[in-house]
Amino acid sequence: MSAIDKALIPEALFPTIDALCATAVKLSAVIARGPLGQSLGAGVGENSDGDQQKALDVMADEMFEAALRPAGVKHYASEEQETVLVLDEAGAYALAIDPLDGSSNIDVNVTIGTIFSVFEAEEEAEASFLRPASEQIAAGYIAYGPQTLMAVTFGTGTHLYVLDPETGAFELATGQMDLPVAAKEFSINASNRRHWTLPVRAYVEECEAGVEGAKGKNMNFRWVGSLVAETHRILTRGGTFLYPSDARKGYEKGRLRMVYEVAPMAFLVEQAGGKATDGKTPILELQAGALHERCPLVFGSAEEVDRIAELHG
Ligand SMILES: O=P(O)(O)OC[C@H]1O[C@](O)(COP(=O)(O)O)[C@@H](O)[C@@H]1O
Ligand SMILES: [Mg+2]
Ligand SMILES: [Mg+2]
Repeated sequence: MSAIDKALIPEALFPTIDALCATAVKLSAVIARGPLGQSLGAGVGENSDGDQQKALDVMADEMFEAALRPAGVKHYASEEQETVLVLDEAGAYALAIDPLDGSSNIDVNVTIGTIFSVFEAEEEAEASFLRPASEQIAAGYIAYGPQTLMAVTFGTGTHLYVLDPETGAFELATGQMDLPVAAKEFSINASNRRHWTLPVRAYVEECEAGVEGAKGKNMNFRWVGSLVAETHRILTRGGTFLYPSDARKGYEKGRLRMVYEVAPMAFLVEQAGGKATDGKTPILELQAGALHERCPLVFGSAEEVDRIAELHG
């Protein structure tokens, strides 16, 4: 039995998407057991980027790698692996993955996720991923929250599937997600305020000024600490998200990784009618110079992203 309704999925990509969804069904069951199972949030090492790896980061990576091996994937690039793995020389696709996003939320029962991006595979492993984000042929995230769900794009809109506990499969819920043009909420890690650049500071001050300020409307603030949860909220009811570069050492390009966080979210957001930039340039025009390279990310409602770009001059 398939793990996802075939509707809207290009035939050639179906085995890959089905393998991702079958793994998400299993992962969702592990996550749902939480503290009844093994400790998912325990530290087990460091990844190539120096981030602490938790047990669930490693488990999720192993599960996706194993499931994707017989599913048409030639090159596999993961947040948890230093280099690109060759899964199947004959595979047509290159798949980049953040197997478990939002890992600081694992132990506190707050939404976490998986993010993926798909390209046609090139001959050489890294070349499959170090190319313009506009060359992605699919991208998506799976959110493990009150519902387990997947937002996915194949370049013709962003579609929403929900894991139906009754059928055990992802069922199509919304054929075309529509990100509102105007926003009432903004998201940024405000604890970094003292490190921000002037344009970021100016934007946040405009939001905080509310109805008395230039915006002429009140804005609410949200910060979950899970990019997947934040993106899902914004795709659903609008808003803006910023993880900009700041003055901290190591944050010259923000925190999020281009290949398996920034590029796929940008593709999903643009296909839903929103915008995604590094502050100035559309993310889809950019490309990573190294597999784990970071990239500042600003996305959300078109009006707000345009205003942020204006402030960046
Ligand atoms: O620690 P901060 O500044 O709140 O950063 C939160 C961001 O870091 C991330 O957790 C990074 O992802 P990982 O959990 O995959 O490393 C994003 O999901 C989130 O947007
Ligand atoms: Mg992540
Ligand atoms: Mg991760």
